[in-house]
Amino acid sequence: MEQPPGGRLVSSLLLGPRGCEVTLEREPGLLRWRDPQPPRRGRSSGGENVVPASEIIAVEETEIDKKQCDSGKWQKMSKPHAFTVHYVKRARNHRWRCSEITFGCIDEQLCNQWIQALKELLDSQKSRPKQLLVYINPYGGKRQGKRIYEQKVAPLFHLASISTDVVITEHANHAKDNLFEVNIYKYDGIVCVGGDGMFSEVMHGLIGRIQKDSGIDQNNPKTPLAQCSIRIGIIPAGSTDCICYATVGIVDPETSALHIIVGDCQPLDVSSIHHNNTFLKYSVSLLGYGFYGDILRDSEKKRWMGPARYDFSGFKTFLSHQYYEGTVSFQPAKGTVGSPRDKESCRTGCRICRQTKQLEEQQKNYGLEHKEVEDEWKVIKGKFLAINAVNMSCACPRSPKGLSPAAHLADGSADLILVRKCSRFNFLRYLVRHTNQDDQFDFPFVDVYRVKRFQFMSKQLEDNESDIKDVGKKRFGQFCSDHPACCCNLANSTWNCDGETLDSSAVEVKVRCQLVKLFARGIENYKDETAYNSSSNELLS
Ligand SMILES: CCCCCCCCCCCCC/C=C/[C@@H](O)[C@H](CO)NC(=O)CCCCCCCCCCCCCCC
Ligand SMILES: Nc1ncnc2c1ncn2[C@@H]1O[C@H](COP(=O)(O)OP(=O)(O)OP(=O)(O)O)[C@@H](O)[C@H]1O
Ligand SMILES: [Ca+2]
Repeated sequence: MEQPPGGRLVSSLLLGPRGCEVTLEREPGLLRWRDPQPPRRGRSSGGENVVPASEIIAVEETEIDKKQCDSGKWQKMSKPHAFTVHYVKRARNHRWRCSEITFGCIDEQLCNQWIQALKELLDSQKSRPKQLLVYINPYGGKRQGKRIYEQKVAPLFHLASISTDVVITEHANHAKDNLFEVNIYKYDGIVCVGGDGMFSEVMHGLIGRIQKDSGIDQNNPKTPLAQCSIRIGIIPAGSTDCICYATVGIVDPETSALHIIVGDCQPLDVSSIHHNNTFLKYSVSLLGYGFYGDILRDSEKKRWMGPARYDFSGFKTFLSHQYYEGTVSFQPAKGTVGSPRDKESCRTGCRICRQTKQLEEQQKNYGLEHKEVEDEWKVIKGKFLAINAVNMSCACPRSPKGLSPAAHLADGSADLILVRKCSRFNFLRYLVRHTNQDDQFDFPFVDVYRVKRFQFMSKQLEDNESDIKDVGKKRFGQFCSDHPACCCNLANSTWNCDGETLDSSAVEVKVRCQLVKLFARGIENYKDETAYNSSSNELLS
């Protein structure tokens, strides 16, 4: 064994029946070994494995069974000692798996030295959570939340020595209310097991609690909000799971559990939604009026169908082809670097998110953060099939590129997509493009803007407000106010806010840059998407 002052530990250890050189570099923290392969003609030597310390899950002493002892170099040892390293291994499509490797040592002292060195390295990983508060929605998605947590997640948390307090929710808003009562500050993170709705509930609880403790009134739309440093982890067990998919790249409970264990951190923009100086809700994924609002309203009655309710209600809503009249006003996002028509999407360590945040901080330093109040508003009146505001791509298994493929997780802006009244056939063409490589914004009836703030008011409400004194007109609220006897469509839709319905159709929305943080890192860029390098976990920096 060699241990120079630089902090490198190099030993010849046993891997299966063969010897292999194993290196631990304390700085920058890398475990390396080369696969020993039986010397066969025409075969090159085994590949090198490199595991960064940040991706080691646990290390433990291992009992060697009799069968192993009787083979290869183990036979030469009087009393074999071994240790096992559990680490993250990347598989296809952004999937992470917990892999393990067992190294045999010539004596107990060497074995202990390796275990101690690896444990010290693990202890130096300061961003890892030690204590988590877990909320499980047993009724989300296919009602598998409890089983998924117990079978796939809890064993990994145990392996990583993470202690947990687990709450199985008994009713809607249980988690949200609970977050106002417990001592949240003793936890390094809050985990929700469920879908987007469950995440939304936990996020509302956490943001609300932090504002309450900071003395901030959420009803005031102008007040800056206090950021939440306690991270949220999502174990996907819902119907759409778009927040998980768009921040990790796959809906897979084991992958998400590993992102929590390694202590990943992905900031996330949150939109606050107000009406008449009353706080309504926060949104992180889709805030949709018209098509997605109607799908949600119809699908809520069919929760018993599970995730299939969205396809059923989607088909029904598509056939109804309802359009809505109203006015959308918005402030284009000036300070951001990207555009919704970019070809490049938001990935781990995204340059655009980073630069935009830097810009925002510079503005704060110059006292210019309120300058946006003076920025121009663009006003669009029209008949819309759908008005969608997304803070992230909204990629999900149904649509792997999402509603706005180039939207950013943490750039302080949202993409506002306006789908005007068009034929059923054209609307279908638009929808189908969410599932293939074609550009869904390349239609004359679709407009997309990157915005910091926007407002919407339905024509019905506008008419009611302007004719507030005309009691007669108010009674015909559901119909065209100009021609009460005609069949002009003035019905209201509802807003779909991350899978929950909003009570008001008129909204004022403001994006809050990086208000919350997730245990995620955004979607990773493999060097080669199809042939990722599984042995050395290679990624694009
Ligand atoms: C022909 C195929 C077209 C497929 C078009 C697929 C577009 C899918 C886009 C999904 C975007 C999801 C955005 C995320 C929203 C979440 O915050 C929210 C809470 O989980 N989920 C939903 O509201 C749940 C929303 C669920 C939406 C399902 C939409 C299904 C549309 C089906 C239209 C069928 C037309 C067929 C005509 C022959
Ligand atoms: N014990 C419970 N009983 C009934 N409803 C609950 C319970 N716990 C949580 N909820 C509510 O269930 C709603 C939906 O849950 P969840 O998001 O987990 O599943 P989903 O709607 O099937 O998935 P998605 O949101 O991804 O479409 C949440 O808004 C949450 O408030
Ligand atoms: Ca954003």
